[in-house]
Amino acid sequence: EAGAGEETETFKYESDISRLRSLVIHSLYSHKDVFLREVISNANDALEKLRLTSLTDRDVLSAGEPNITITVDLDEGGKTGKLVIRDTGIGMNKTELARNLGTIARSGTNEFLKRADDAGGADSNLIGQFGLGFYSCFLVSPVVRVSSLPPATAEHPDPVQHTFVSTASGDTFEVFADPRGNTLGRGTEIVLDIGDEDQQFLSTSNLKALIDKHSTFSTTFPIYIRERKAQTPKAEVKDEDEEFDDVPADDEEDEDEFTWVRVNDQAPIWMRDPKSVSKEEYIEFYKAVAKDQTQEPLGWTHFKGDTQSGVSFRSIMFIPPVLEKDFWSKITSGLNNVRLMVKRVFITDDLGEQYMPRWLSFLKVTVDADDLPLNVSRETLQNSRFLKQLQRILVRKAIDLFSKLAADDKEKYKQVSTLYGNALRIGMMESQKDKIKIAKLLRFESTRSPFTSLEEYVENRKEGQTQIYYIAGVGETTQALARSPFVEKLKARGYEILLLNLPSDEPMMGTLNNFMGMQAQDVSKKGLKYGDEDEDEAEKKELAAQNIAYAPLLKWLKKELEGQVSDVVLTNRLVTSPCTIVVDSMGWSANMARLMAAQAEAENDPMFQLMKNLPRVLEINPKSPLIEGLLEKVIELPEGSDEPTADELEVKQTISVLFDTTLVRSGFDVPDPTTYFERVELLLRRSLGVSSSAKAEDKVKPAPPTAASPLPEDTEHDKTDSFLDGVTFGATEDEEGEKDEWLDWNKFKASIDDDTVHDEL
Ligand SMILES: Nc1ncnc2c1ncn2[C@@H]1O[C@H](COP(=O)(O)OP(=O)(O)OP(=O)(O)O)[C@@H](O)[C@H]1O
Repeated sequence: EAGAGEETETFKYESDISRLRSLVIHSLYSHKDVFLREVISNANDALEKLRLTSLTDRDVLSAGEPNITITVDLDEGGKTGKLVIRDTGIGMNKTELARNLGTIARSGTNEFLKRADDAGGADSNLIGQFGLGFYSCFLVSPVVRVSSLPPATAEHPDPVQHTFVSTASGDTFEVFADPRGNTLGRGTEIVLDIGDEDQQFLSTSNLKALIDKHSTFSTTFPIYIRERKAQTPKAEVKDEDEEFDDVPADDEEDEDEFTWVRVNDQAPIWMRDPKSVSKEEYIEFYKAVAKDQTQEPLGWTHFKGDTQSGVSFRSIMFIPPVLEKDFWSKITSGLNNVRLMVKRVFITDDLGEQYMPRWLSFLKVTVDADDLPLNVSRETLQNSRFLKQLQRILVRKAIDLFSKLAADDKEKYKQVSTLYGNALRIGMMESQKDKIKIAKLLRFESTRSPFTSLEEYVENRKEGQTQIYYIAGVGETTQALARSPFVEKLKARGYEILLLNLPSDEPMMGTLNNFMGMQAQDVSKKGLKYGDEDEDEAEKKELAAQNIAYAPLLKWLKKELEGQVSDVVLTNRLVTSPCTIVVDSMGWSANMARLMAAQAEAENDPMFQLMKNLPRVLEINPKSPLIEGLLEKVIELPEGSDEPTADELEVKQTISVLFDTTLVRSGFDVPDPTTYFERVELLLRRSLGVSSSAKAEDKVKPAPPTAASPLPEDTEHDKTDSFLDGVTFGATEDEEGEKDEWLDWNKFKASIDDDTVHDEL
């Protein structure tokens, strides 16, 4: 690298950087103190990088203890001065200074600018989410100087200290070889000019309080602050001297008056006894690990444990209050939410793809293990028994944490359910071992309660009831589900029905074949039992009698609907509806068929075709006046005539409309909506006494001739296009760019292949 003789190089900021700086400066004006947190967090990162490098190259550590130091140098008058934050971390060479501090390297920044533009400005909330690090220095200093020196390595044995200088408003910055030479030994120094309006950042006691509040958790490296020693007689003499303008010029003499005080001298929070840690401390710690100052966690657990392989560890686990943006799409690439430390030293937050099972990958976990060798490579680590055993323990602790929250704080748990309900459902499907435990964590709306659990359902079951009744309809309101013909009799009889409208609900329920001795039953499918059928001899006899009486209608319907349903039967599951369509217990409900059809590759899948075409049965309600009327009409029809009579045609039309309407009401698609509507229109005409052949007046104004001139430029168009940019709902995407919810067909199919559903098949 070039040395002292080298010229100052002036760089132009990327235009977005200028925007970013001014946005940060303007929107954080009342939260100036964030700069300290950001600078310390960067220093910590630099020290961690150094430590990682030192695992393969011990020499990089030669220039002294890894630490962070803070120095205040007051100007004459004591109201203004310089605040210097120094770390002995990995440092930056000239190129890195220019690149890291002068360009947008972070993917989040563009997104941030876009969101800030959309919102008409950034608020501290938004900034909290993105953490706009280094630029916050300009909040307190009109000029920022960063000097940096990377450690000497075999490759670069003689690094040169460089300095970056920028003003808050200019659109250029300079980088040059530091004229002072290599003063740092190693690392980075940030010098801020603090004006008298920001005096509080020159007071060491105030700085200590700020670090205490925001940064004690962000770093385990020691932070020292330089403090003036308690006043000694010598110092008093000095003060007198100052009256004669004898400002000490000699640094060494000056240093005598000061001492370094460690700021973060408390043991890190996870090493402490949970009883000694306050709620506020946990919340502050969460903010530090989540790098988000604006939100509080929904819950946490703090525990210590030993793995079977004999490694003891301590851990704190948090449930975040928000689901990370893109959570469901990021989930496959790993979220770096488990921070592993060994004896207080950060090792890695990359434990490999899906270290935590994906349904728990949102948890923010800190683990500090006691006896792992410090220099384990990531590969060895990932295969270690410790990590495998630890994973099992973390999953168990997470389930305990959810259970405890559910028991202790219902309101909080409602938030958890809303936010993580889908994740828990996936967990239940994917985890054989913890299936029942996770099932107990799920909450549902039911016809009895807006927020209930399966355990409560079981408690409230009726005598003889062995099935957990549910109806599923993705995206439908629970009110609509509660009005479905499938639930009317159960509801009328006083049974509780779960009303499910999440995409994961139906596949999840499909795997629940034994919950505390009860079995989940889709009320739109065959197989529903009340449990008191045996007692109801009278009802059975009545149905047998009705079967004889209704035989002509059943025969007619079977012939008429051949190919569309596999059977037509009388039912007692309905109260007021005339009929309904039911699928076999192993077939898909209308809800599931819709979900599956939304999977791009489903149509070509033989499994899909098989499931989709499983028999549907039309069930008719003998007590419905409409069905009674239909029976009478059918009986009155003359038998065996070749040409269908007008009456016969009318019955055929009525049946056709009734059937299609039932399809719709039962949640299926009508195969030919146009014909369906034509038939409905015929019926309407008849009821109004309008001729069935009368035509609408069909004079139509023709379109004008083909346009000759081109269209004006359409500037609005781009905007609407960009509306969907960055919006992702999940992993799959079909050709039109429509994104489906995350339900993964292959996964689901695999789940069908396993024992649970096979039982039924
Ligand atoms: N003290 C430092 N030592 C070494 N490199 C640093 C230091 N401070 C900043 N950098 C470099 O400058 C880059 C930009 O810093 P900045 O604080 O703006 O963003 P960040 O730390 O990457 O992101 P965020 O603040 O959102 O976590 C850092 O990624 C790092 O490479």
